[in-house]
Amino acid sequence: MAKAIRQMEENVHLVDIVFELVDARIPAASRNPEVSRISRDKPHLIILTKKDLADSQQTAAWLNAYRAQNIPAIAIDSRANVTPKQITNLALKILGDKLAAEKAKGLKERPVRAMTVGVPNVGKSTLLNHLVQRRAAQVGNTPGVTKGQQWLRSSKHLELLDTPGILWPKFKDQETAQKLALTGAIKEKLYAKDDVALFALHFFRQYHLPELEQRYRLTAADRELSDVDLLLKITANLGMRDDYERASERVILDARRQKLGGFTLDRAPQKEATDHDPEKA
Ligand SMILES: Nc1nc2c(ncn2[C@@H]2O[C@H](COP(=O)(O)OP(=O)(O)OP(=O)(O)O)[C@@H](O)[C@H]2O)c(=O)[nH]1
Repeated sequence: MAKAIRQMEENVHLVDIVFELVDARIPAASRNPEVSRISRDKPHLIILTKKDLADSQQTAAWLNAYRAQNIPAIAIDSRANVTPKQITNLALKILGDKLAAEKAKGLKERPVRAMTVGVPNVGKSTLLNHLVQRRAAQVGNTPGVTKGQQWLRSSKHLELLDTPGILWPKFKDQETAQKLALTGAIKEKLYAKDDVALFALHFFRQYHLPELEQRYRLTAADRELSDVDLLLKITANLGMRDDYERASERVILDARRQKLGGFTLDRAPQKEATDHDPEKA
């Protein structure tokens, strides 16, 4: 991780814009404070990835919140709906003044250079492969597949610097770590599955109770149980006797595979909480 951060620090001056990929299910927890620190002088485009796995109402609310703060942002399903033109045009729009100034000085037209950053497994390689329209970056369903940095050419308008996923050395708090673990940004051996499953159950009880009850054949009476007792009940209902570790793993995988519905762990800021709401102006 230290090497990845150093590489980013060394190269940030080479780019015009930072494409900051954040997981649409955890738009707050997957924003890396190190990335903000290193690239604070550069324009940013926030790209919410995996929107197909998130709660669509929450994603819309997050996009509204970014808009209200004049932060350029877009939500994508990297596997389906990304067109290189869409992202390129956004980058060109964000950098419009800078490019116009260069043109006015008589400088030759050149591609925009973008650095893509994000936590492990957020979908950087998948997006990059779309943007360059070939399999240039390695994709894998485990965190840490991308190892080094590489420049990729999307078109004559856009060049991209791929970077390995960066997690930060100390998580802000335990909850951030649970969110990153549940969505797959942290290597499996680094977290306790039962802790993450309990965190998931607590969340799904609050926001997706019908899906949870249906998936694990729970009844209204089970609503009174503590989270720990609920996990034990689910373990029994899954026919796993008292193997709550295995049941925990199942809950985590079910959540990731959308068996409990699209979900967003970080709730979007409430509309009234945003100071510069253009709709009110
Ligand atoms: N459902 C869904 N899956 C996605 C999306 N984007 C990427 N994935 C999947 O997420 C997993 C990780 O994607 P990668 O592109 O390898 O992620 P990465 O950020 O390059 O990962 P590192 O190499 O760890 O930095 C893969 O299984 C992808 O197929 C998306 O928008 N929706």
